[in-house]
Amino acid sequence: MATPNHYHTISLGSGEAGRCICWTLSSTLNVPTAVIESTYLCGSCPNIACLPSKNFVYSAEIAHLAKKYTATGLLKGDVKDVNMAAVLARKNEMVKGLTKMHEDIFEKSDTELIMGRGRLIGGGIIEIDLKSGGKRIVTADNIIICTGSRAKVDDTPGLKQAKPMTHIEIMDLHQVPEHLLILGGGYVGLEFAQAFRRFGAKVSVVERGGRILKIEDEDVSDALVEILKGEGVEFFTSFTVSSVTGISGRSVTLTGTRNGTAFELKGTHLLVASGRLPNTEDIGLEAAGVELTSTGHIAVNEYLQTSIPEIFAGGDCAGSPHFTHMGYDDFRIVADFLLNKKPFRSTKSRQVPYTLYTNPELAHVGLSENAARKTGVKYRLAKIPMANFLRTRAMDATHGFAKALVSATDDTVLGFTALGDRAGELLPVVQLAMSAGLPYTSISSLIVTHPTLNEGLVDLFSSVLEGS
Ligand SMILES: Cc1cc2nc3c(=O)[nH]c(=O)nc-3n(C[C@H](O)[C@H](O)[C@H](O)COP(=O)(O)OP(=O)(O)OC[C@H]3O[C@@H](n4cnc5c(N)ncnc54)[C@H](O)[C@@H]3O)c2cc1C
Ligand SMILES: NC(=O)c1ccc[n+]([C@@H]2O[C@H](COP(=O)([O-])OP(=O)(O)OC[C@H]3O[C@@H](n4cnc5c(N)ncnc54)[C@H](O)[C@@H]3O)[C@@H](O)[C@H]2O)c1
Repeated sequence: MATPNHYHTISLGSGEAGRCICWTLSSTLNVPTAVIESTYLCGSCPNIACLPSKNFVYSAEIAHLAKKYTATGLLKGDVKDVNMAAVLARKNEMVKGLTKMHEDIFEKSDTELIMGRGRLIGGGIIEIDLKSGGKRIVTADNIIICTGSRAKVDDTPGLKQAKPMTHIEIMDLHQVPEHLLILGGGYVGLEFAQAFRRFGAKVSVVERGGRILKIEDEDVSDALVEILKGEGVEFFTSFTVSSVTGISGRSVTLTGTRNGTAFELKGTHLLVASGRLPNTEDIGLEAAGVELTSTGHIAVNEYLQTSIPEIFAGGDCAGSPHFTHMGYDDFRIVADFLLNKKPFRSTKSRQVPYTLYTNPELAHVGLSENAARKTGVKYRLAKIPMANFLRTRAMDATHGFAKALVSATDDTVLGFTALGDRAGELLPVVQLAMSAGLPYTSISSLIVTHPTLNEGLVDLFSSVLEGS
């Protein structure tokens, strides 16, 4: 059968939202859909971002625990250096498995996968430079742009010439760097900082802001920084880098000012982890009449419709919070809209939970104390050490704390943050109470199995002062 050139829906990019929309529409409406992908089957998350980085984080945890318990005498013998070849092999094996899983899904679905770089040329038409060579033209009633984002390497003199690593190259390093410099103390920077420190590198995090993770409350970011410092990660905040010399992998020097004083930092390797740029250039947005925001993201309404109603955008390129689970929610929003499932889901007032996968993890949902103060929301605070989550005592993982903000005017939960071992696993219970508008007592009165980590939530919410 000849390949159809017209589709009900096409996703430009195989990111989370786009591919899930195509799979869903094909299976529910029995309509032809296609996904165009230039490079990574099913996007960044399984290939070069979330899952491989968490695989690294876990390898680093194994190394850390082995060293820790050899030192205490629990393990006998000598733990030698980390074998990076084995770390890479474990990660690559997982990525291979995920690729196979996604290939199988495409195989079983009625969604066509077209490998090549696509470009809108207007009127619902996409031109594709096929990976296999040659061009192909396809058309669609609906298009979803899901092209993601890439690491930002800014124009600091010498930075690009230093050939710094991004999250992609660092996860292919065959040796532990002697001294890893990390530009940016955000999510990517902190997860890799701890992992590479645990692999045995000297690690220095350079942050231009006055503190690490500035959107977090000070008690949270300060506690995390102290834990990471305790493992030997160095932090240089308020560091404005004005130039970079050398080449990453050999020797590299960052020069600039720190609190107004000239400052220089030398290392052997450089990782840039200073934010993301949306992949919205060279995809024909102008030709298609799709407008951008001032930050270069695709401008969308609450149903993720662009300035052209039949063209949608989801995930990082549309400026959704840069998390895979938000991309997944973008899928549900567009799918409901296209399937006319009312009331339509939308991006308005949606929860944005997140977990930073340092060890301990930092998990958060809803209002922080800073945000509550800024917006004048009155709250009651409950805060307990992670040591009160008794399971942490069995795992020598008592560091950190959990806190919850409960409305001062009713008993609803406004926000939750935990800096603790496996803290991300605590989020859904609190999220459910929040999204259902349940009082905090719906959590404190639960019977929770002992000693799970979630049991600690009973203790946390029991410590909320009663009444308004
Ligand atoms: C190191 C790292 C770790 C992360 N860890 C987490 C985590 O633990 N949890 C979490 O929730 N989030 C995490 N994130 C964020 C998360 O990876 C992103 O928010 C998410 O992958 C974005 O998904 P997306 O669908 O928008 O784009 P992507 O997954 O990037 O998909 C876009 C796809 O479009 C393709 N493409 C681009 N242009 C074209 C074109 N013209 N034609 C055809 N194809 C094209 C790209 O090749 C890509 O495959 C992490 C990010 C990084 C960098
Ligand atoms: N666990 C997770 O869910 C996870 C993990 C990794 C990434 N992500 C997502 O990916 C996004 C991007 O991560 P990221 O770490 O690249 O960005 P980020 O926005 O989280 O952090 C970037 C940091 O770099 C600093 N910075 C920027 N330019 C600088 C410069 N020239 N010199 C020094 N510091 C500089 C910023 O002040 C900021 O603190 C995150 O915001 C997050 O949404 C999520």
